[in-house]
Amino acid sequence: MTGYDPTDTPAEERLVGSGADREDQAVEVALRPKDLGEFIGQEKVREQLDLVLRAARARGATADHVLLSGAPGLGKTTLSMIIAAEMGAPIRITSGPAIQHAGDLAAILSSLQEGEVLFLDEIHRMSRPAEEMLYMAMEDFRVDVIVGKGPGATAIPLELPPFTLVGATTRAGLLPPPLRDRFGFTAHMEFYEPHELKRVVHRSAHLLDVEIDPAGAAEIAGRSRGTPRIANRLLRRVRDYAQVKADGLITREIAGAALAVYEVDARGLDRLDRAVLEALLKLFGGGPVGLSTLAVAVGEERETVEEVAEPFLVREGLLARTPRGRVATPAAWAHLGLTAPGSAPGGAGNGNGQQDLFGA
Ligand SMILES: Nc1ncnc2c1ncn2[C@@H]1O[C@H](COP(=O)(O)OP(=O)(O)OP(=O)(O)O)[C@@H](O)[C@H]1O
Repeated sequence: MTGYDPTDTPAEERLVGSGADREDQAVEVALRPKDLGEFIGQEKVREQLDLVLRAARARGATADHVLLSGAPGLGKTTLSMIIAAEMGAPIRITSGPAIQHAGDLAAILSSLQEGEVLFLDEIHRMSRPAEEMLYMAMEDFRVDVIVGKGPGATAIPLELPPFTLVGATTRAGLLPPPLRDRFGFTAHMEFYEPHELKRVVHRSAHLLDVEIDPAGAAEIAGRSRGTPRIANRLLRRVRDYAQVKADGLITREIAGAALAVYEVDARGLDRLDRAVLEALLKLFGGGPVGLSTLAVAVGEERETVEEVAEPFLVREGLLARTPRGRVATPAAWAHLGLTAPGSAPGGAGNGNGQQDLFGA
């Protein structure tokens, strides 16, 4: 079997999970780049945003609404704070799930100051009535507040000061077109290259007063799944190890040894990722195998395998989702140091005829 005990680490608390935990939130405040110059990578987005903000400043106007899309931990919140800082404006932070009624949104919008930046995280999760109120607010800086109920209800128009909405979403495709179209500038944040993450690690190490050499930073960067938040989190765990087991300096060896303790491998896969791959290779000969069968084999929920492990495995080219089921790529065999079985059709263990026992 795979040796993975799912009760050990809840999926959302994984060291390589890209959501923010409580410790992250505290440290992230200290590590956030404060202006566009400090923001590493995302060259195109930075260049375009710089133009948008400079032009608005030169006109003495409020910046256009901005939509940022991309995976968690890539810097959307950071960028929204930078937009406010560059515009010399205050920022209000809220999220789609926090705005369930149009009245919640009306209360926020009506208390904004002129030029203020409103950061709306997970904008795709707002309720429909709030979304519709937002259309008008974004376009005309006006909302209709409904007073009363039923036939006696009246709409009272309320003028708003000009503001900049910065919407963030992990799934731009989920936004209704009328909402998407009201953003003057839309940017998609890509995963970071290892050399960019290396700069993130160096910068954070400096701010946290941690000693690290270039090879140590490269080692952490290479295991960070293209995500600055993960790079910062791995850096903190490696720092702990370097303090306890060595003299505090992070070298390649120290980083490697520390991350081995936390079971984050050279490519950034953790135990769950490897358990999925191992099951796919060792139990099902590389697939195709149905998602449900694979999930049962690793003792996890279907959703956990599909939403937590697979996106990274697919992105890394280790696993493919096909109409017939999950299939391991040659890179997956190589990564686990296993040899792919010969191509003999129907041969024992090649798994090509595997059925999904529980339906895909
Ligand atoms: N380009 C960057 N340069 C340096 N550090 C960065 C960069 N992008 C993000 N970070 C760091 O990564 C951490 C996570 O960033 P942030 O909270 O902005 O991500 P996010 O995309 O808003 O994530 P989520 O959608 O999960 O809230 C922060 O500590 C920030 O300091």
